[in-house]
Amino acid sequence: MMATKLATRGLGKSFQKDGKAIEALRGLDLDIARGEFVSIVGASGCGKTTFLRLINGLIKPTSGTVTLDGADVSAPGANIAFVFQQDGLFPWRNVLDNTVIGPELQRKDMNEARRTASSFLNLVGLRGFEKHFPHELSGGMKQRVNMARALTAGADVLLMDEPFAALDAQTREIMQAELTRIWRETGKTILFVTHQIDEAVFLSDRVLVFTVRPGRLKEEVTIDLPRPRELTLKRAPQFANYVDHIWQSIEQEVRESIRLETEATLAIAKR
Ligand SMILES: Nc1ncnc2c1ncn2[C@@H]1O[C@H](COP(=O)(O)OP(=O)(O)OP(=O)(O)O)[C@@H](O)[C@H]1O
Repeated sequence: MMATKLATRGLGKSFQKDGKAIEALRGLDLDIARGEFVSIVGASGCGKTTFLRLINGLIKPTSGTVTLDGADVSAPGANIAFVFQQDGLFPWRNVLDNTVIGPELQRKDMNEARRTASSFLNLVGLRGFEKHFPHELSGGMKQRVNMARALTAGADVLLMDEPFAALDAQTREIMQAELTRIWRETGKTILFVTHQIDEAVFLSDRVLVFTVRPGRLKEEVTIDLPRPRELTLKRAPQFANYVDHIWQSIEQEVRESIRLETEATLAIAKR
């Protein structure tokens, strides 16, 4: 049994909007092991992003708890880092200066931080690009910088919110393979939100399927496929079985979410 890195108990979140409460998440009891790769899938609006924001303490739960290594998470800290879609870089800073932002904010020794950043830039495949600016990089390269930045910040948990959504299909596949390599080499714990089921299956040890709002855990699927994984794995029958199974699990949820959205749009149109 692997040690628990992150745990949630009875985790719930409601937002106030126009005087009404919107319940985004309800009663999540989850244990994430140290070094585990876990993906979260579910219909649009089921609370995936809210879940990640609760995990790193950006927002406070309405009910329940989040613990990291057994201690309550109450505010963002250096040991949990977000990796967003590609536009998270400062355009006026070169790659190296974008990568060292974490230690800079923590007022760490900057010579050491630059050395750490260089080694992580090397790890993500960007050796020689330290002095380049974001506008000189492709979408995939920007995402590599985002990953190097999270690693340089010293995080041992990475929260990735649809990080590859803005990339073209081929670059996205390459980045999936790269991420499995980086994860293997660093041993980080990763929570990864995606709409693409094959991406979740390819990357993960476990896929969590959320219900429509309020998001609850509908099903968790352990992905028992061998590692290290190559992209050719996507053509294996067992891979397709996992994708089919997860799609069936969320299909009902997606249909329900579309119905709710349509109802809400019609209600606004009738006002
Ligand atoms: N700050 C907020 N104020 C009010 N409502 C919010 C707020 N943040 C999220 N919500 C609502 O909570 C629900 C869950 O949102 P969230 O962004 O977590 O979903 P998601 O699963 O990440 O969606 P998507 O897949 O479309 O990115 C949605 O109905 C959303 O409108």
